[in-house]
Amino acid sequence: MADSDTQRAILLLSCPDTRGIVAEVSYFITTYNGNILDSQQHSDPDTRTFFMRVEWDLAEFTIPAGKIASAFEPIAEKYAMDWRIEFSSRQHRMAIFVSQYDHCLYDLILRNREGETHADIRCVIGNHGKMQEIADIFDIPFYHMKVTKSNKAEVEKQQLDILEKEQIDVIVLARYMQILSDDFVSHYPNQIINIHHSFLPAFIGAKPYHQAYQRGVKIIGATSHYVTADLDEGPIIAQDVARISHRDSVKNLVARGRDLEKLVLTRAVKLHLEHRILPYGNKTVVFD
Ligand SMILES: Nc1nc2c(c(=O)[nH]1)N[C@@H](CN(C=O)c1ccc(C(=O)N[C@@H](CCC(=O)O)C(=O)O)cc1)CN2
Repeated sequence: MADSDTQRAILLLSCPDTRGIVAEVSYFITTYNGNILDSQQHSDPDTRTFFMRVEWDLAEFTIPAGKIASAFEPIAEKYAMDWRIEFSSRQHRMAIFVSQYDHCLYDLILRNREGETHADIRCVIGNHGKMQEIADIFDIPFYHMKVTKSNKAEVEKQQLDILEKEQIDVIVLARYMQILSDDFVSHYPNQIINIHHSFLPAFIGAKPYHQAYQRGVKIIGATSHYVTADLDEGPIIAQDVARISHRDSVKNLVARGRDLEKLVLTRAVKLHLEHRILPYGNKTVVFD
């Protein structure tokens, strides 16, 4: 029986839907003595696209990790798959971007320290200096880079240099209040995770709680999504909501929203780190 320390392989694939894919993928794994621990699939009726995530224990797998992809290649070609293989032993290298709100930053760091998530948090980058003291508590390098309309391009270049130096492969915007340029985003496709403090697609852009209050809504929400050039319109990963009423002020909405934002962002980050998300177009298949 696999325990949490056993190295596991995760195969993620999408391809035109047809019969026999699950059987052939499972046969490939079991032929080489792999023990399948989790297997999920979805067939999208609109696009007739098949999606699959299968995870198996490598303890007695007879193909070395570095040669699994080449061994699987013929099956991938046969079904015209878009696919990748990940390993549980590879730890993500994470950068967290912040502005002036600390709740999501604290939550991400503490849950990672508790072992709820398993990332190597390499740095925090803030356009305000307020969060430096939090990064210092946890001995995480903090880069304060003030952003103005005139220096935004230069700051983004400096940010990209840091991300490259640190070999970052996942960026979390923990209430980071600067819109990233198309160029910046293009460097990290489906690798930048944002928490937007509304139930998208409602209230895109700045100050969604103020927008919700003015609209008189009875539910507020939080949405975590991959960041694209289109503000707050990237593939949605996770959402949650809370009921509110006419008795709630904007201040109440902000307070109620903080808990939602933390839970939704951590859920999305955990799903990403465990390779449970398959983006397609502007949607996602989430194998949770
Ligand atoms: N390219 C993208 N960048 C960012 C996204 C995104 O979806 N695509 N999400 C935002 C986060 N966000 C809402 O969740 C958001 C942040 C900031 C703004 C905004 O209008 N910012 C102003 C400056 C505000 C300030 O200086 O305090 C601006 O950039 O001109 C709207 C929505 C993160 N980035």
